[in-house]
Amino acid sequence: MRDLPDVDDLLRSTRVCALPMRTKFRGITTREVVVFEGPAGWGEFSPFVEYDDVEASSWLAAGIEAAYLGAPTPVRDVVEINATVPAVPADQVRAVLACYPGATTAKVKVAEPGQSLSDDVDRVAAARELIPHVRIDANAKWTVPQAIEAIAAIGDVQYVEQPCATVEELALVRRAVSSPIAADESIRRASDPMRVVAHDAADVAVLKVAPLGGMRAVLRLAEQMKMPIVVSSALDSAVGISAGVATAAALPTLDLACGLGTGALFVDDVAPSFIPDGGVVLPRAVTPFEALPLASSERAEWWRDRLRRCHGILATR
Ligand SMILES: O=C(O)CCC(=O)C1=CC=C[C@@H](O)[C@@H]1C(=O)O
Ligand SMILES: [Mg+2]
Repeated sequence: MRDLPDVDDLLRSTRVCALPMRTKFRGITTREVVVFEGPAGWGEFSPFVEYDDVEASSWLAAGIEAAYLGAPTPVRDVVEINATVPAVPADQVRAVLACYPGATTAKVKVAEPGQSLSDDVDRVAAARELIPHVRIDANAKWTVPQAIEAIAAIGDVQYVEQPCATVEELALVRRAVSSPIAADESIRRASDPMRVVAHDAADVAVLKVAPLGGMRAVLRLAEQMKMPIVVSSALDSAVGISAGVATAAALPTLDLACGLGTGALFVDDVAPSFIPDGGVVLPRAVTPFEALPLASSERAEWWRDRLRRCHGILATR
């Protein structure tokens, strides 16, 4: 990677934080994140703990870009966000939506392991009664026949995010249902995100700054993909969300609400969370609090080692 800062430079300001969450999301109730400071501000390194070092190193590249280069030039002052509804019981949907004041779009998680299709139908129906636009996210958990059955049972939605695991399956589902299909994992975890375009597998691209290697990488990919973009969080702290909001604010065209309101899922954050007001958040730089919810010294050492290894990978790129 060009202009890679020295690893000791990164480690000098590194803080390893453990952020408690309001509800279980992605199977976790505490989100660990690393933040560090560079000449342009703060950056985040928070790849999910199960990711290997090669995948995690893109997240480090994104944090370094934020801290050493800063945000791209914005073309808009506000970014509309969607409410993110975890796989909660239907009677809790109202309380979740209340955490996203003014949001007119909700993304509802479906296909949660251990739950049934009727749980999904009920949760989505509850959201539909309360908010104008509803999209769903299956996180690649359905087979093609399951996706077709579930989408028919759930009814029309704004889009279905990542119904199945592969690009080929997304393309099959897309041809079989009337709701639009969005690709997330097929872009952020793929060796070639453009396969989604080549296979005509999606109507919408969900792009996440940290897994895709940074704000400018997302802007370049958005330009190549030539389809509507949704910038979404990677369950980042306020530092990572700041990079997501800056990216969304710099996109030449943005017609859909972005998944950048996930600060509402945290009890504690490293800086004031991006909580929507009137359904939008404003681009801003973020400086972490003096007193941070620090992780244990064991976990801090684990993260510092991981950062060192990922830095080593970036040094070879
Ligand atoms: O898009 C949103 O509304 C919020 C972000 C979000 O849903 C996710 C963030 C990070 C990891 C994922 O499991 C999840 C997603 O799949 O989109
Ligand atoms: Mg998703």
